[in-house]
Amino acid sequence: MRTYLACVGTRPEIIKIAVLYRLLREQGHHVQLLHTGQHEEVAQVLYRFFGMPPDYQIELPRRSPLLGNLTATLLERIDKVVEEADPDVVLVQGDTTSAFTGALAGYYHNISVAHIEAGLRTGEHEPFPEEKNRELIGRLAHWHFAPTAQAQANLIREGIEPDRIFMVGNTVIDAALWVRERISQGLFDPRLAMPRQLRSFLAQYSQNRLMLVTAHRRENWGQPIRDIAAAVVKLLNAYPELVVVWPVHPNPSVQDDVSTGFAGLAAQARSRLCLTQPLDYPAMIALLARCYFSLTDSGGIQEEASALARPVLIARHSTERQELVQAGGACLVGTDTQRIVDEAAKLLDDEATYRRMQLPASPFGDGQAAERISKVLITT
Ligand SMILES: CC(=O)N[C@@H]1[C@@H](OP(=O)(O)OP(=O)(O)OC[C@H]2O[C@@H](n3ccc(=O)[nH]c3=O)[C@H](O)[C@@H]2O)O[C@H](CO)[C@@H](O)[C@@H]1O
Repeated sequence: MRTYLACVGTRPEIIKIAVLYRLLREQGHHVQLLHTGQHEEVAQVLYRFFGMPPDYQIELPRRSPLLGNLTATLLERIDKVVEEADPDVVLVQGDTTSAFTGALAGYYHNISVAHIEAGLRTGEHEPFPEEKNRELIGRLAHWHFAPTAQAQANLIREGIEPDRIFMVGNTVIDAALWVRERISQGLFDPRLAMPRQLRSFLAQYSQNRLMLVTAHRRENWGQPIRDIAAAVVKLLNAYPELVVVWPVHPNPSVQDDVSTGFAGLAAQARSRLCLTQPLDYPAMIALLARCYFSLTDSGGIQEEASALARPVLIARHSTERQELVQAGGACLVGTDTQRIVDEAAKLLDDEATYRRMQLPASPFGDGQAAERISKVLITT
């Protein structure tokens, strides 16, 4: 039986590794968890929620704006953990600096690396530095777990041996469905995971159509986020029954942009806007299930929304998730205020357009990705 070290540190990585981690352990495998410390504020709550206490934790020094510092520090510290844990396999997910340095440390120790969510590409400079991280992990990994046929094709085009690539779906769908099932079984009440202000907002506006907004990507910091906020202002003014919930990312630059964007909003419209702190995962899934549609630059939210049949307006100029746009479940609207308003208006005004964007099944998977990954890891 192989031993595993899962190396994760950001919110989406933790969510996207959780079901696989639990499954491998349930099957009796020795799986250790390394928390790299990248998203310290939200990580510990997620580890508790999914029942996955880290075996190793890196405490990153105070945030440095230089990516070179982060990369060097993580590589040095992850390398020590890999040496001590001495696993047979290093598991990494996605495209963060934690994932890249985890893969590199595994490679340095001659340990096979499994890359979950392999093969996503925009083919552009953005997202920076994630696009390059993904490519580099592609050069280092032994197993490449691609979520879709397009991701698989991207890897083949880059010369990865086809028999090392496995199309399994995205593990984020496993996580979202796992949470939704537990909510419906009454195993926990997502309202308890919501800030009080959000709970009373949802109770007050229980019959209204709700737009869920998030924006955090580096390329959207500054004017683009202010433009997204301007679109929300216009929509609140134009649709007196529309309500908006925006969990604001903790990054200070994002917080400033959001509050500047809503500075002049009139009181009546302001009362239908709930700016809230980042939500715990079950609260986020419950809110996605409750919303009418979502406007977001988040990759994970696009994927989850598609599994919950919620249309998505993608507030980015390029996407590595073309599958959703091609299937008709999302529209790439960028961050231009008027474009966002126009596309949102189509969803709000035209029932047929709205129904067309509610997909019967997600192009990102069926909730069985972790099961497929574990089979490959055990048998090949
Ligand atoms: C360039 C790019 O697209 N890269 C992506 C990026 O991930 P992202 O854009 O999906 O990141 P976020 O939006 O931060 O996280 C999303 C998750 O967080 C949950 N959530 C969100 C707000 C909240 O208030 N409470 C929550 O619980 C939400 O439901 C979802 O599950 O990096 C990942 C790691 O490498 C990659 O995999 C992924 O390709």
